Amino acid sequence: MTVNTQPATERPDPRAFGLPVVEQDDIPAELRALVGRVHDLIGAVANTTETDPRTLAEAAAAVEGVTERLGRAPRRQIGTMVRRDLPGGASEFGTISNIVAGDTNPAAPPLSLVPTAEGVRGEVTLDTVYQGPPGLVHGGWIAALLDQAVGTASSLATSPGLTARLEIDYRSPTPLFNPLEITAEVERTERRKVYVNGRIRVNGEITAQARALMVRVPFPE
Ligand SMILES: CCCCCCCCCCCC(=O)SCCNC(=O)CCNC(=O)[C@H](O)C(C)(C)COP(=O)(O)OP(=O)(O)OC[C@H]1O[C@@H](n2cnc3c(N)ncnc32)[C@H](O)[C@@H]1OP(=O)(O)O
Repeated sequence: MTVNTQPATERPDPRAFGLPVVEQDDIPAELRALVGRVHDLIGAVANTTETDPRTLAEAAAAVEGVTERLGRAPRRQIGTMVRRDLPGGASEFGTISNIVAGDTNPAAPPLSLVPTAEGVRGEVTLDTVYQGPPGLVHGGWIAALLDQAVGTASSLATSPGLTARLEIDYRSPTPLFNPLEITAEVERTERRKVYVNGRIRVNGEITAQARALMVRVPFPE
């Protein structure tokens, strides 16, 4: 069984599905800054020990005001994609508000994955926003990070698909506030099925690993 690697030039364009595409370089720096500040806000709210009712009420009103102001502009179309340039001249498409890796999602860590000779690799450090057990990354988020990694590895090596099956082995606790190294690579393909492996390492030790089946989406001719 072989991996059917498609050159970047033959990759399907989401516009064929009626999905709008934003160039990554066209995302305003000010929007990126706003996403970062709201990301920080999520952490501040999740962890504040402030109890003064007036301070809390003022903060809520300020956030509500900003939300109302931003809400005056039309919302992005659901499914809006972003095109990113990859090292080596290739490019990839991702959902712009993807919860794991979206450029404009303040709730995303975000995880940035780059192609390697084997598959993909990324590094991310998670804070208490992603906490499950005390001091540890939530198991669902471990699965989410690995889902993103296996999906991206599959997409780049073949073509975009959906996760049909995802099996996670949680081998040891994955700590917060430590760099997580996330890697994934395609093992083999069978028709539309792409079998992918991934893992998270902390200080070189595997804390979680994934076996996934991605099913490639059939694209219009
Ligand atoms: C531009 C966009 C960018 C997209 C950018 C991508 C980045 C993604 C990163 C995040 C990934 C996600 O979160 S994805 C979101 C979570 N996943 C989902 O919502 C998927 C929900 N499931 C589905 O929609 C469907 O079940 C599919 C698409 C997976 C498969 O349906 P289908 O297309 O009708 O295909 P189907 O004929 O059933 O199956 C094809 C082959 O796969 C096998 N198969 C199917 N499911 C399974 C299974 N669970 N376990 C074993 N084998 C299975 C079948 O036996 C068959 O094998 P054979 O007969 O060939 O032997």
